[in-house]
Amino acid sequence: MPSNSYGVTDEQQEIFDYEPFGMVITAPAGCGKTEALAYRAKGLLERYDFSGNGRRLLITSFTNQAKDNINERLKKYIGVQTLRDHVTVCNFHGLASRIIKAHGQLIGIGGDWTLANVDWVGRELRTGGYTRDDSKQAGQALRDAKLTCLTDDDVMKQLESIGGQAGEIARTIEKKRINEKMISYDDQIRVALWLLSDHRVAGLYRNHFFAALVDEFQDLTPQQLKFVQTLCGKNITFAGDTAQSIYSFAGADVAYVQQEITKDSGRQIKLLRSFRSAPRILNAVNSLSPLTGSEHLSAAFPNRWGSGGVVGLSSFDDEGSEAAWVAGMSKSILRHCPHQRIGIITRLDNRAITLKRTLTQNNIEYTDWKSGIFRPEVAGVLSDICSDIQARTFENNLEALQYIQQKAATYHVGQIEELEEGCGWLFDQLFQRGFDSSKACEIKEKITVRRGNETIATRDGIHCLTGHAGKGQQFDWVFVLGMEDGTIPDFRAKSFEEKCEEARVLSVMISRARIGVFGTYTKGKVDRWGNHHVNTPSEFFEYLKKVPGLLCGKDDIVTWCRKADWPAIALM
Ligand SMILES: Nc1ncnc2c1ncn2[C@@H]1O[C@H](COP(=O)(O)OP(=O)(O)OP(=O)(O)O)[C@@H](O)[C@H]1O
Repeated sequence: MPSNSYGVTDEQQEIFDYEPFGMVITAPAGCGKTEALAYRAKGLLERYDFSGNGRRLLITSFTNQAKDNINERLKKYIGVQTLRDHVTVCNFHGLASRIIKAHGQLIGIGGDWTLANVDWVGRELRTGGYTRDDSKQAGQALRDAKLTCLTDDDVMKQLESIGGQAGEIARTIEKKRINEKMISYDDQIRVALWLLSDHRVAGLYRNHFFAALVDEFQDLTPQQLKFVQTLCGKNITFAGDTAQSIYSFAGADVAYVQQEITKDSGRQIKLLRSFRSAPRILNAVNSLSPLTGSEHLSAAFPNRWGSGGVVGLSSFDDEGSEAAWVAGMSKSILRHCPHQRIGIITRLDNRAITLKRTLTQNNIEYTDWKSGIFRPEVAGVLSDICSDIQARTFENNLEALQYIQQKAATYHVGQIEELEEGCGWLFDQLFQRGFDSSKACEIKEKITVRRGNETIATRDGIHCLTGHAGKGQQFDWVFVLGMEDGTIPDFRAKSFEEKCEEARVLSVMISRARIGVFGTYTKGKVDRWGNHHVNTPSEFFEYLKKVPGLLCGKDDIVTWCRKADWPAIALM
């Protein structure tokens, strides 16, 4: 049973009880998919006869934050010991990199190859001096080839069919990668699948995992789907929501994936009532459904939210006054409700620069999801490496990366996957600073250490993140910053389908909130050359304006806050 006062729903119980391993769970935001997956894990583990066979349940996630999220729930249902003994929670790249390390020799990938959790191709494109268009096309060509081919030869053959400068650039980068013996982030799943095409390797993993649970199926690329199906066949429970598909730019293909998984699954279950959000927030999410395609959401317990939660929109002259207001409001909410969580969410990281500066200047503590947030032991290793780097110079990117990885390998930490990702993060930070080792101190300051047993999913206070990083997460309050045309929808979204994906990003941001959402936009901005630009509010305002009870303007929002029953809100 979920450890909440409401108990499990009939649908969640059915998900727990369903004995065959394959099933599909669909539900809009906050309706308890992830909770149901964790509960199903308990059911599967209780029924499975391990009898010393050492087999495990595989649970995949996309990010570390999502991993924390599912881990927290699993601990609640099955306890830490069973989690450790019988479950592997892992992101796709982490799993792929384990397979490559264990079996890479079979295709000539030995210990002298560098396996990097970094976007090698992106970096080569940015530093190669290519035009923006050529670089964009070459990046796309490489991405397409690596999402569809298996072997290096096939990748090269596909690139050879691409004419012009873009084809030339793509081939140069791919040849360089092979010469430098590099398996970069975007090669990992392809190479793992290449290895798994050997039936001996595939057999080992099929024997190791008896079933899998896959959350957020709408974000899978066909390649990721093939990967998990190769590992677990039809023994997979998928959970997801097509109205939250926001990764098509990275190759996710929701229509294909949905068709494939429903074809094979024995049972499909839909959840339709939100446990997470107050009715007013659900009204805001529903208002976007003509664009997102979401089913109508209603609150599972409409009476538990006092006056029904709050949704407000407000404009500001510029980013400075917007940031000052959001910082003040956040501080005031936390004064009333010190243990609640506030997510300040932007479409892209750079829209939060002024806000983060304002929080820092006012000594308001916040967790920056762009910084590295690591368990103490991993943070310690990365800090040591930063101190060490300060006294070094690197000939090239590869040397810096290899140095970081070799240094990290001399430490014995339990969280190997987190340390590997930490090395990738450190390399990225150095890259952004042009490999200037004298800036290592600055990087060290960006390493955030987790307090005690907390994870990003449980940490109180203010969090700054993007809509994409916020996937699957939950906050008591959400500020959606920068609701201007060009910011959300992003200026690159031109077609109707691209605009719909932007609306889904906005819907994901809003639906992270439990109690209140405040959207802000600025009337103007000054660019880095000092020119003043007039902003227009996001075109999605047309939909949000229809939300019943919407508060318009900061005066209305402040009045609401003055009258609110904060002692009751603090207990929600
Ligand atoms: N039966 C239930 N009773 C009460 N609360 C529940 C129940 N099931 C789930 N919840 C709570 O509802 C919230 C949302 O659940 P969950 O995160 O599983 O939804 P989700 O469908 O995965 O959302 P999203 O798609 O936005 O990630 C969580 O706080 C969870 O603990």
